[in-house]
Amino acid sequence: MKIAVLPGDGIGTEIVAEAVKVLDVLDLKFEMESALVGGAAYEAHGHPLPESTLKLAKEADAVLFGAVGDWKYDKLDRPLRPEQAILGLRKNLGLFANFRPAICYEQLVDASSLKPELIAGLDILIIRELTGDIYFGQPRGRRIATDGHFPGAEEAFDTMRYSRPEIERIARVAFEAARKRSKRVTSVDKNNVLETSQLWKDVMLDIAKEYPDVELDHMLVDNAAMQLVKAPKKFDVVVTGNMFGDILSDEAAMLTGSIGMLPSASLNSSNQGLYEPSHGSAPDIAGKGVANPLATILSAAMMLRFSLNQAEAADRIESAVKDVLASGLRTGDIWSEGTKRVGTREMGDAVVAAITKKTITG
Ligand SMILES: NC(=O)c1ccc[n+]([C@@H]2O[C@H](COP(=O)([O-])OP(=O)(O)OC[C@H]3O[C@@H](n4cnc5c(N)ncnc54)[C@H](O)[C@@H]3O)[C@@H](O)[C@H]2O)c1
Ligand SMILES: CC(C)[C@H](C(=O)O)[C@@H](O)C(=O)O
Ligand SMILES: [Mg+2]
Repeated sequence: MKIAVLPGDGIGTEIVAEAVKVLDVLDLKFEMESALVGGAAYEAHGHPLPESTLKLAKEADAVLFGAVGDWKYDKLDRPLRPEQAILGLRKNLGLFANFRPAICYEQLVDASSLKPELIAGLDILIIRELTGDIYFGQPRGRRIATDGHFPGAEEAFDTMRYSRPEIERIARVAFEAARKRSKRVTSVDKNNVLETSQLWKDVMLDIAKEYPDVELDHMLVDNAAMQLVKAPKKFDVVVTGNMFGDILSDEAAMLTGSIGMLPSASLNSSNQGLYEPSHGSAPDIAGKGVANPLATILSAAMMLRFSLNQAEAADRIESAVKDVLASGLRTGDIWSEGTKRVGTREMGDAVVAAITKKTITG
């Protein structure tokens, strides 16, 4: 088994180092190989996703990814921007199904600004389509008016696009996931305005016929954004497109206490996967040693479960994370009165210690 380790930029390097430490202590038989990606790869090789990095990711059984990006690259041509690396990996590896579980650990109920009764026991699964939509639709671009066809001096455009097969396969992923949970799926779209969303809803209804045991409802995305903070526990599995899923998952992260708690798994049809926290490279706190590594550590647990057939090891990581939170250790983003503030490395060390202690005591 081989894991490609792509730390990337900003806090990416700090949090991935902690996840690697946790994987190392499990004493499992796999090889890890690192490569540059994002801004770091651009600096070294002139491209955010060098051929060698893509090759490593393709050949590996799983990819552990940190984050890419920095404001300093905002003026680069689009193909050279660090974020193109993660989009390129998703597209090239066919990672169409993105799982973003938003779980509020009981120890973190106080870390949220929402009322405890709204989030205590929260466990929802956002399933985001990851290789279609306005992210990849063509044509897209920017043009300067020369012939008076449009009133401004400039125009920019992106194309929101979905095909039936793309929606069918993510719908099946959502219904299958719901079968293992509460048997409820909420499909989120904007069909009152968008053609892509009307197709999305039509296809969801068609595929629902294959799953008579699962209940499907539909919600417009603006309402979903509101209901997520009003009554989040009414949701179970949420399935939505690439753009809406990006936004709703950051919102859902705040129901768990912090974006630093939201892991993710991006899978293709052969269960090869890329595992990354849902957050970005956080340039505002990069290099300070304060980032929360738990989303990345929990992503590594998802990797063990989904791509590496090591469910027991995944359980050990997740239970160690709960033990560490129960012991009162908190990075700044989840800190609350009466808990102990620690840095990125101390948090990683604490998870390692919790795993080793359990191994010793059985
Ligand atoms: N998959 C990815 O690689 C990915 C995801 C999102 C954003 N980005 C990129 O990251 C850069 C910064 O974007 P942004 O600031 O909008 O989003 P961000 O997620 O990096 O940060 C948003 C806020 O959350 C905080 N935060 C994020 N992760 C944290 C953690 N683990 N612990 C504590 N606090 C944390 C940050 O300090 C910041 O205040 C941009 O270049 C963006 O494109 C990359
Ligand atoms: C960095 C960016 C391309 C990415 C996305 O929009 O998918 C990020 O926000 C995410 O949520 O993984
Ligand atoms: Mg995002």
